[in-house]
Amino acid sequence: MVINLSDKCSLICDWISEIRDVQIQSDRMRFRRNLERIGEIAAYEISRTLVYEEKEVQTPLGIAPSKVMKEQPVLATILRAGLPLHQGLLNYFDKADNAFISAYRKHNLDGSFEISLDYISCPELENRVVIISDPMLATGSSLVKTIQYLREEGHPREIHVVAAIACSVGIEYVRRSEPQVKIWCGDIDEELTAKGYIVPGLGDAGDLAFGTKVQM
Ligand SMILES: O=P(O)(O)OC[C@H]1O[C@H](OP(=O)(O)OP(=O)(O)O)[C@H](O)[C@@H]1O
Ligand SMILES: O=c1cc[nH]c(=O)[nH]1
Ligand SMILES: [Mg+2]
Repeated sequence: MVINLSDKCSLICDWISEIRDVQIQSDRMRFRRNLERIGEIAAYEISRTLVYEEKEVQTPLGIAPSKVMKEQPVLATILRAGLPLHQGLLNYFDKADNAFISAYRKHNLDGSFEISLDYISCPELENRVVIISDPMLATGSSLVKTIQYLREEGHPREIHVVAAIACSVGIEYVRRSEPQVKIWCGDIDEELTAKGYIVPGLGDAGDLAFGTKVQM
């Protein structure tokens, strides 16, 4: 299942427009905060699909029948560009457990790249709802590698992916490899360059959020 959060106009369209805009995206704090806000909206939308249980709450004046989330999700993010989006999800799912995965593109001299999966910190995943955040879903290879790893570590019951901008090529790859996964994206672009950049996309999300990195 793929949900494009821009299909119905809302504030998220403004924020997607700002993170794409070359003038506005150079304000690093605003770029990170916009990703965070997109994460907050995605958290709210995902929360509408989760399981709730009844609870009686003592107020100063009586007992209020309430509904509360039955279980906490695991919020997983792909370093480093995923951090602001992850923070947005965590702002709303504030009691969640968290996982951090360093899946990044290791570039070869000929311009090709492989996904390197190094550092991983992960809670128990058995029968849990996992929400993976990464602002850019380009070829989908970082995501598929991450999901395969998480499935080896445990047996999550449900996996959601949150991306600010997803490319239809990458979406198809994820759907073919992991048909059960639900993809929530801020917008969908059609084109991918030979180097795996989304067009029109927004550029390099990690660099825009945290600064240019040297290739190791
Ligand atoms: O769908 P894919 O083709 O796998 O590409 C998407 C990945 O590329 C970016 O990370 P990058 O390797 O630039 O690392 P960074 O977060 O350190 O910038 C992005 O944040 C995704 O993780
Ligand atoms: O367009 C892209 C593709 C991958 N990673 C990015 O940051 N941007
Ligand atoms: Mg990057």
